[in-house]
Amino acid sequence: MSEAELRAEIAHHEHARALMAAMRDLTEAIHRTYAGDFDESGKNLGIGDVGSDQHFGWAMANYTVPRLADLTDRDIALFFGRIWMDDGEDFHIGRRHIRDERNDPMVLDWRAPLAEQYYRASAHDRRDVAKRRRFGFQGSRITGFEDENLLLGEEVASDILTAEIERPRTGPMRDIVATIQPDQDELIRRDAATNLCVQGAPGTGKTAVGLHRAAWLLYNYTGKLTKSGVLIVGPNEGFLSYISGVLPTLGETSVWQTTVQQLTGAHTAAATDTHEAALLKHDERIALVCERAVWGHVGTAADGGVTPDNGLLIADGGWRWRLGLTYLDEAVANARKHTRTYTAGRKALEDAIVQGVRRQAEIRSGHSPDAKWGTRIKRTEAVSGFMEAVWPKLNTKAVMKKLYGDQAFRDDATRGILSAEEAALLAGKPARPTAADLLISDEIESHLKLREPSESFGHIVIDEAQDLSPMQCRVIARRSGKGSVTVLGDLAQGTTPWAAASWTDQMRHLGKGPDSENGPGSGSGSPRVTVEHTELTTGFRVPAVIIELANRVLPHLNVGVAPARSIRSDGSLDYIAGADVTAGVRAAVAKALKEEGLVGVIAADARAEELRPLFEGTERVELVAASLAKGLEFDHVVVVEPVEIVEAPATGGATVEGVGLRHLYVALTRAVSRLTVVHARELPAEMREPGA
Ligand SMILES: Nc1ncnc2c1ncn2[C@@H]1O[C@H](COP(=O)(O)OP(=O)(O)OP(=O)(O)O)[C@@H](O)[C@H]1O
Repeated sequence: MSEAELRAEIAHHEHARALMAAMRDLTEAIHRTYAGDFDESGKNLGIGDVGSDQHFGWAMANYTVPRLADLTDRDIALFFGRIWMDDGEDFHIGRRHIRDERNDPMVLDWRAPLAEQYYRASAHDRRDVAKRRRFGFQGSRITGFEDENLLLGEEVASDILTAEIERPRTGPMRDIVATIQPDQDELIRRDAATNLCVQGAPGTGKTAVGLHRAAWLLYNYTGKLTKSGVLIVGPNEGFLSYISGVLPTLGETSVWQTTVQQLTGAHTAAATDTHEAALLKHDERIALVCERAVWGHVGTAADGGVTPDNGLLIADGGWRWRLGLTYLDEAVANARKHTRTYTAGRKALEDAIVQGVRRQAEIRSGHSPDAKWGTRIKRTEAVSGFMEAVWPKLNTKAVMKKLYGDQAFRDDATRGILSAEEAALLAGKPARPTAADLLISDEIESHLKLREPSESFGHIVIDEAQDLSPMQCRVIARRSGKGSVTVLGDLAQGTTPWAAASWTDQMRHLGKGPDSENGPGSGSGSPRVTVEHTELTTGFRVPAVIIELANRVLPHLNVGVAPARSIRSDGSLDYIAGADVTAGVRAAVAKALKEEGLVGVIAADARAEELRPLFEGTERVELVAASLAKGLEFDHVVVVEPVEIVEAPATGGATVEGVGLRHLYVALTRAVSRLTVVHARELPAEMREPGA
């Protein structure tokens, strides 16, 4: 690396920063001039209440506010790489497009098609790239670079990549745009229609891939996806706050990040289920029960008192109309066949009745009665009585109340689907719903009416998807519709009582199975959904010496997934054994604090509570219950009494076969650099070296 070249690169960076500052000044000036007319309190947003200036101001604010956020100088280098092409052109690759005074690109956005070459080119497959340069930076300062002359067949083991992977973690998750690896890039840049399912060992970058894919999709499918929206679904609020900064640093502030509990309002549920009731309510058979609980209300014309002899007699002023049993039965059958929801079906049946009467009226009077007449016919005693008996009006609350409170109704809805003992677990008062009750009411609601298009997303990224129950998957599927999904997870880290055993099943629950159609309204003959399944095994977080320990546990988890291979040869693993666990933990933390970065102490849930006061107020130390450690990472991890983690009951106090060992596997794979295992009791057999 020559000093002159480095100075030139620093000057290029300063120039780019100055141009970005100018772009920001210009946007600010536009904002002050026009958007100032719009009352930012939002009071003036109602269409019709505002003058044209305010409308224009509102439109401008919609443009300038996100753009100003995007142009914020974030104390991070604006580019991180450069490529020279065979045809002599060269490009700096960075976080956003920046053009110079002549409108030529100074920095190319990492999401632009050309940037793909930066990430994927290799000496074996150059993709027209002659040379690649990676920059080292500290904050917004370019500190150096390393070159790879691909024309000469050079393949450099990148110190910059190594430093980035090994850097101490000081807080929430950061983006990886500067060091995205080729196999990650391939997943990030799959087209918007592709449904991806990524099984990946711990630390293989699944979360990073999901977040960068969301940003890439929004950039490359702006029109379509800005309108329909991109949603990230994570396992819990702690995880969401851990990842919350990544998309904004990538310039995306419009992505909604949520948990499946928040989607149904279950995060505020006050009541709790017994373990058995929760298991049942998350089971996919409950979807069939919900379907029957709603559609079972639909009867036959005979249920409406119609006989072959009398038909349905409708009094209309001086007229008397009669609809026959066959016509009405056919109308009921057609309404069921051609409508997607119960409410739409009810309307279709009412309309068919009016249509039947209208035809008779037209024949008799020679002209067609108006819409008001139609409404009157619907309101006649005969028609409304018939409708109430054959296709009664329903709402979600009423169906829930009957399913939970009316044993005869529940028996009908569950017969042949649940055993009598299982059905009895549903008995209760849905007025104080548990989290699982809200899954059921969401399912019931879906039979009653279609979701608003605004509640559906163009793309959904689902992280830690192995932990979702079939009923939770269905909640997400209903918000996906015709959209595509990126599903990320690790079957070996499944710790809920309903964790997935197979990705094919999980994709089916998510509405992307081999028999799923391409969402509502796709019609028959539309292409079937396809899913690309892939597996990541290169670990970026956990050093080899630690992953080797976790990989001893893996075969005992009874999931057929490939173990992680770490690209890191640094890191350390040690053990503190002794009768006093608390003293061992203190010693381990004191030693860990001598190094840079965060320290995570992970213990069985009860033990974590006991240890919490020890480190209250201690900076850089976090105490984490083993059941909540998923998705997180720390420079130094102290795993406390592994055997307790294995034995600990799952949520709700119930023992779920094998869950403790999976919690241990998760705990052992949270360390970025160092792991200390503190124990008084013997280590679990699964952790010991084979043959030891
Ligand atoms: N290409 C990369 N360059 C630098 N760091 C990376 C890269 N890929 C992943 N990482 C880092 O590795 C760590 C693990 O990544 P991530 O959390 O996305 O993995 P994961 O597969 O979701 O893990 P887990 O299943 O354990 O939750 C993170 O700190 C992430 O920033």
